[in-house]
Amino acid sequence: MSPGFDAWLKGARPLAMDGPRLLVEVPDPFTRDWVRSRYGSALDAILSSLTGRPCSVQLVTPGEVPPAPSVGGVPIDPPSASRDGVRPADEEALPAAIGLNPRYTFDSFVVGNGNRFAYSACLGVVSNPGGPYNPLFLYGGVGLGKTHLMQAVAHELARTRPRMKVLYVTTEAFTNDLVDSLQRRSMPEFRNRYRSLDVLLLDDVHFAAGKESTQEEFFHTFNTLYEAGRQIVLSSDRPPSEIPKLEERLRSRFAWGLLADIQPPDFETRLAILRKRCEADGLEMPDDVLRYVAEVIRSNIRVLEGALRKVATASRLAGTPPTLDLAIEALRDLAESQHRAVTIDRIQSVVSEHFGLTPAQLKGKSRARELALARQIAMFLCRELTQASLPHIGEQFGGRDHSTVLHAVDKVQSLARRDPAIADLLRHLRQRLTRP
Ligand SMILES: Nc1ncnc2c1ncn2[C@@H]1O[C@H](COP(=O)(O)OP(=O)(O)OP(=O)(O)O)[C@@H](O)[C@H]1O
Repeated sequence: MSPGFDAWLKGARPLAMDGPRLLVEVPDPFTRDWVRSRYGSALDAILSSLTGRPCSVQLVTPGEVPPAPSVGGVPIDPPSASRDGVRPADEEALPAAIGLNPRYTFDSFVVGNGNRFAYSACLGVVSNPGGPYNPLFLYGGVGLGKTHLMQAVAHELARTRPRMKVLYVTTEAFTNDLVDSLQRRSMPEFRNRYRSLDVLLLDDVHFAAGKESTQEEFFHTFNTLYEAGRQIVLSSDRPPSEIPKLEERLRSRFAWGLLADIQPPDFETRLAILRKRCEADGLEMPDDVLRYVAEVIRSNIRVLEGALRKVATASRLAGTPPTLDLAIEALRDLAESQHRAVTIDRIQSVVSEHFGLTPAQLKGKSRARELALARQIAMFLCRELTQASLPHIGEQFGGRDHSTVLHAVDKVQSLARRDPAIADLLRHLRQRLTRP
């Protein structure tokens, strides 16, 4: 283990062994999340090898009530005493899957232009499960909050409708459970587990692409639940029409209810997310540092949060308060890689190719409608995906004024909100530009 490991665990205090879990207290939420993300699996592995059975380390902060051990994505309640009131589908063991993250609630979710529609759709599901938004299909780029929203639905239903059988599960865990059940010849139990739910939240359905038995089994699960008026929530990194190797019958069913996309957050939303994280983790960060982080990381909230942690860690290790200079230094590599990843030239070439134009036309004077739209979309993507300033972007588009770029950004943003075709086009172009 690295010296960092010792430093982070210096203030840790074992509290109790609770079945297969060792409860360990750490000083604050920031340390808890950092240690959990960095060393969680290593700690579990060490504990398991010491005890000779599968065990896990549960990190808690002073006064925090440790969550009930979870399997299959829902807290398991003892048969008689329900903690959250959510029960697994039956008393059978559910598949080993990720548990609900206690942090993924509606309260901790920052609503902005890019995710407002998806957020409202999720609230709609909570207030009327099995209602008009069935199935609800959430889609959007990596790290934009799909899992967070789905788990927020599960948490909220657990709180408000404790008798409902709610299950959040990733498509990978569903597939593993299926394979396992086939091998153990326990398909009736498997089917009962999923088909008796009130609400099934299935994350990352694009994972089912090309997996025939997963699709077959899910098709029947879907039909049973849907016909019984049970709620299904699905998520994917793309809309159903773009998931490759997906059976037509599933593709069409996925689009029966409501499709809600999540767009990358704008600057204000990124800043609000950072402020909220600081508040939750008890971090003190000056405003110029937060603004800098929000400016550097533009299109993936997981990376945005990682950048914040990086600055906090750098300041902690240096023993100095987090200043703008420290943040610039700590994020130098990240800023460079973001900067390198997408250039104005590349955006111009991808967008012009998409519209059947040349980059010279994008930079030219013509105001023909199609051309103007392509130009505005290119400017919007330059603003979103590069660090370039408005005047610099204007400069690169035939010497236009910064206010022209600002107008383009606002216009494309509002078009994307009103017109799903534009939102889809942006997503498609973003994916082309940011895919490694
Ligand atoms: N609007 C938001 N407000 C606060 N935190 C957010 C928001 N959106 C995302 N996050 C945070 O960003 C991180 C990534 O979110 P999440 O895992 O839900 O993304 P995802 O879209 O499911 O990603 P993937 O495509 O990798 O599955 C999480 O820590 C989540 O809490």
